[in-house]
Amino acid sequence: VVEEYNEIARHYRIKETVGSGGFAKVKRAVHLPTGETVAIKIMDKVALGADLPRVKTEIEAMKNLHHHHICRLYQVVETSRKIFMVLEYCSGGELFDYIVQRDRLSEIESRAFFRQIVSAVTYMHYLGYAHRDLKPENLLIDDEQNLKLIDFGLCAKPKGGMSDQLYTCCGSPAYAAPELIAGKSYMGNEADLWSMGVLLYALLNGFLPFDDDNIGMLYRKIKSGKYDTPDWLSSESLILLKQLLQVDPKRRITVDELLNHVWITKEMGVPVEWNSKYQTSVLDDDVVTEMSVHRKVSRETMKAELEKWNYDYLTAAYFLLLKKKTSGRPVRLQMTLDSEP
Ligand SMILES: O=C(Nc1ccc2c(c1)CCNCC2)c1ccc(-c2cn[nH]c2)cc1OCc1ccccc1
Repeated sequence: VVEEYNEIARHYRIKETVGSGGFAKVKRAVHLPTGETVAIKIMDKVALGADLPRVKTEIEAMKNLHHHHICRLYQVVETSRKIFMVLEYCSGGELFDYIVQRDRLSEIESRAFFRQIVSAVTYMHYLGYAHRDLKPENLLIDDEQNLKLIDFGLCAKPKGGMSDQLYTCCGSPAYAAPELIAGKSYMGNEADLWSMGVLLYALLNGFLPFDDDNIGMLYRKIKSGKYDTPDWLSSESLILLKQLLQVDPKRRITVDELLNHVWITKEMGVPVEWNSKYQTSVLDDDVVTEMSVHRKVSRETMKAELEKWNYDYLTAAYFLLLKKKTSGRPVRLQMTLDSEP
């Protein structure tokens, strides 16, 4: 099994396991050339079985999604038996656990988190992607209380824009829109808005709007669109929930209406900024300089190599050096990078 880890072990010091889910294990690791901490998601291709295409979908989507509220993919290493995804480290764990530990969040804290979710989902929709599995388990918290959206294995990038998509995947029923569970064709972005309504309800209440151990009963509750309204909910919260949890997708609020909704802007004064803070079209000069000097190649050669975006050790070194620069740390590579062939 050692040879499976060689490629990864060359640039990373692998540390403890921080979590293990269905077919993946997540370990903390240190990127040796920059000293940055990352998370490495390790999957066994045999164990993945029929789920392998879902991982490929996730990797292709993450290569195109560069946003400060979407978990960053730095590098992908595939060996004969394993797939390693080097990802942004999110030491705060899942939003799900954060809510459970606090019972429920205040309206102010819910608003701070929900604005970040709106930012990430609007960005995805503008790029033509629907997430299709929005839930608190798929929102991680980094060490600065920022939310990072994960799990793009079910996301859809319909060819003709947000065209109809038949519901082919097993998202999480409690968050699924009525039109999804009715098996009708549906619009990915409209279904995401419903899931965001369920998410907002979970933030504000600490439990789900539609819940039942019996799947048939759960579906009936979702299709009814009826949910409890505890007395701690403000009237503005109730209005927004009503607009998101609209059974008829054509009457449901749209992301454009959401960006400057009165509840969203309350006490914040400004609408949600959904554009990415990351600049990926132009390579950063300082980082290119450090890498070309370190690799003893010209800047042009290094730029040409980086613009292939192979998600190899060069892509990882670039993103992690850039992260160091934006957080004010020196843009320096240690000697190990040039042990490359
Ligand atoms: O960095 C990640 N997780 C993570 C790292 C450190 C710590 C925690 C969590 C919380 C548990 N206490 C130790 C601190 C981390 C990064 C990316 C991804 C990821 C990106 N696409 N897919 C997965 C998953 C991650 O994890 C999953 C997880 C692990 C433990 C619990 C809750 C969640």
